[in-house]
Amino acid sequence: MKKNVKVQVNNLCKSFGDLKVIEDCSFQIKEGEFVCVVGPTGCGKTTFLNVLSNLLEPTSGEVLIDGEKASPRKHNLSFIFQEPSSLPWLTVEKNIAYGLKAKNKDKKYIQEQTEKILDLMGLQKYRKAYPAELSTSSEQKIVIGRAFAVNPDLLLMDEPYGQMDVKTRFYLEDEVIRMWKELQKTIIFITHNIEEAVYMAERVLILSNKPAKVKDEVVIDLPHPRRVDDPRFIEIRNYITEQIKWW
Ligand SMILES: Nc1ncnc2c1ncn2[C@@H]1O[C@H](COP(=O)(O)OP(=O)(O)OP(=O)(O)O)[C@@H](O)[C@H]1O
Repeated sequence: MKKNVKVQVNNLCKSFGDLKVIEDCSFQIKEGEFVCVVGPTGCGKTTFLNVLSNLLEPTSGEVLIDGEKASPRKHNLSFIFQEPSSLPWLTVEKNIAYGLKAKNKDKKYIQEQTEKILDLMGLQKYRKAYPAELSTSSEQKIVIGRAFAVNPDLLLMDEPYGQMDVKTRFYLEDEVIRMWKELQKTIIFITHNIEEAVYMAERVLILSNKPAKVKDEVVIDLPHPRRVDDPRFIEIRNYITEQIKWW
């Protein structure tokens, strides 16, 4: 079945004064697609996300979500950042419900959605606990659950697992993939870790050094769960590395 275009980016440019950070980026993301964007440190990834979500106005060009100019007021955007972002003063269940309450959803919907996410994330047994009482990976699961709970048009992830040890990183990546498959949300995941991008995404956009342009895109035609020692995985990872080894 042909999927609708969810995000359409046309000739996007962003400068701060004379500093060009993003130059003429154009691409499409389909509804329910999982796209990783890889780019070097300081190339403008955060600016890229901020312009995509229209937290920053583009200098020129446009970002459309479902055919309309992207806007945090109109569209339901969820973010997961590198910094720990569970709310330490709220229990697990209240963390999950937080975004729904902020969006003034009705009580019954909030309850149903919170239960569904607690079940999906395997967090029922911790529902009355506070984030500080949990392990790092369980705490991160709260953040993933909260991001999916609001039923986002677009989930934007900015290097969320860059600082994690390898085991925790793979575990959380698998959790994100599982939730994405279950709830079929559209995800843009930014990382400088090529292995992470090839492990997770259906498609990888490769940004150039600043000013960031989309230098290439690679479709990852491997089923999940992926094996990092699969010859095709290694071939794709090596290809992307070749594109960017001058970083
Ligand atoms: N509000 C701003 N005003 C002026 N310059 C800015 C502003 N925001 C970002 N920049 C500049 O834009 C460039 C890209 O910054 P940005 O934070 O988007 O990069 P990044 O790829 O996210 O960095 P990192 O990999 O370190 O997270 C940097 O040179 C930064 O100094």
